Amino acid sequence: MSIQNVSVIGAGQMGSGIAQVCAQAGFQVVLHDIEEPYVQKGLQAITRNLARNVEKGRLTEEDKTDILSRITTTTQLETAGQQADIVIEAILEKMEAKESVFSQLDQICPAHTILASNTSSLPITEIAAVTNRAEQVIGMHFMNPVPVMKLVEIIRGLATSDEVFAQVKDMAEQLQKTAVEVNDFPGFVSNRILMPMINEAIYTVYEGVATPAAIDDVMKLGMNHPMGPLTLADFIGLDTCLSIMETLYEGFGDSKYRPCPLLRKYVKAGWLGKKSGRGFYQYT
Ligand SMILES: CC(=O)CC(=O)SCCNC(=O)CCNC(=O)[C@H](O)C(C)(C)COP(=O)(O)OP(=O)(O)OC[C@H]1O[C@@H](n2cnc3c(N)ncnc32)[C@H](O)[C@@H]1OP(=O)(O)O
Ligand SMILES: NC(=O)C1=CN([C@@H]2O[C@H](COP(=O)(O)OP(=O)(O)OC[C@H]3O[C@@H](n4cnc5c(N)ncnc54)[C@H](OP(=O)(O)O)[C@@H]3O)[C@@H](O)[C@H]2O)C=CC1
Repeated sequence: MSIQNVSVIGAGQMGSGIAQVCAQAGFQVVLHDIEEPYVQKGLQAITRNLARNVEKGRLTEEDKTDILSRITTTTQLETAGQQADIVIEAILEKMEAKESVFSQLDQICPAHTILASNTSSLPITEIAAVTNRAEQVIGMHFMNPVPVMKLVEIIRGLATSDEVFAQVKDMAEQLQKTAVEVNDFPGFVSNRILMPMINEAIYTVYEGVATPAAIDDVMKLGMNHPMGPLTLADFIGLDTCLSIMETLYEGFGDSKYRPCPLLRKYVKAGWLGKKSGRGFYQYT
């Protein structure tokens, strides 16, 4: 069965980006969030991105209208799930929240629907276990910003079928992305490698070795990273960074993954990075 109808759960920075690239590739998209203002914020981000592409001459005004006409929004999970060939979940990085959404979707969605998670680190096998369709549950991990980054990490759960893997890989290619297959281990490949570097950069601030700006300059100018690790942490969201480090710490039981106390302090203070206006830097 070919994928035509895509539902995206969570209209934050990742969900809105995923909805945009799906609609650009010709899929019919339903974008869901728990409250109307969040859905509208996601839709506004998509509209802004498309308008920038029109300004740059990459899309016509007509293309933009067509793409937006393929996206509908809802705050009802039933409406999002009922007609979907695939659901891509992009809500906050907390296992309890994801399990609740997946068990509801399992009841709502037609039997053929694939349930994918954009989780950055949580075990796909564990998410799949709350459904009665573990062979149709898979990790589809996009990178931020979704419209720009080429990679989709595809994570097989223990029971994910070859057919579902092939369908999701094919879909990622239709989105003009490169799919890389990885196994289901905490943090997969991307965040097992990236997040300890970010956590170490936070320890470097915590221990007073250098200022955030100095650390970022070292990594940008010295290692040619496009963003320094602390700018990147703010960009990802410090709540998400902490959740990922906790998954690595608990999942491997190894002290080398312990989250830096300064990261915990910032998250407790509500300093979540760019999305809350303050993290290692201030955003106006
Ligand atoms: C946590 C996880 O689970 C996994 C992750 O996603 S980890 C994060 C992975 N992402 C990264 O590492 C990103 C690192 N940063 C970068 O690659 C670059 O800084 C960047 C692409 C974000 C911005 O690039 P830049 O050259 O510094 O800035 P800028 O010139 O403004 O942008 C480059 C292009 O990206 C586009 N862009 C930038 N931010 C964007 C956004 N949020 N949404 C859509 N498009 C965006 C710009 O429009 C611009 O497009 P064109 O070149 O087509 O005109
Ligand atoms: N940030 C990043 O760089 C990356 C993140 N990811 C992963 O993507 C997921 C989303 O991250 P991101 O977009 O950054 O987070 P955001 O905080 O930007 O967005 C999450 C959205 O989901 C909404 N939400 C929360 N609970 C529910 C629910 N039960 N049903 C529907 N919507 C809900 C939130 O609403 P509210 O604000 O009301 O809580 C918010 O609008 C996480 O799993 C994260 O690990 C993956 C790759 C990169």
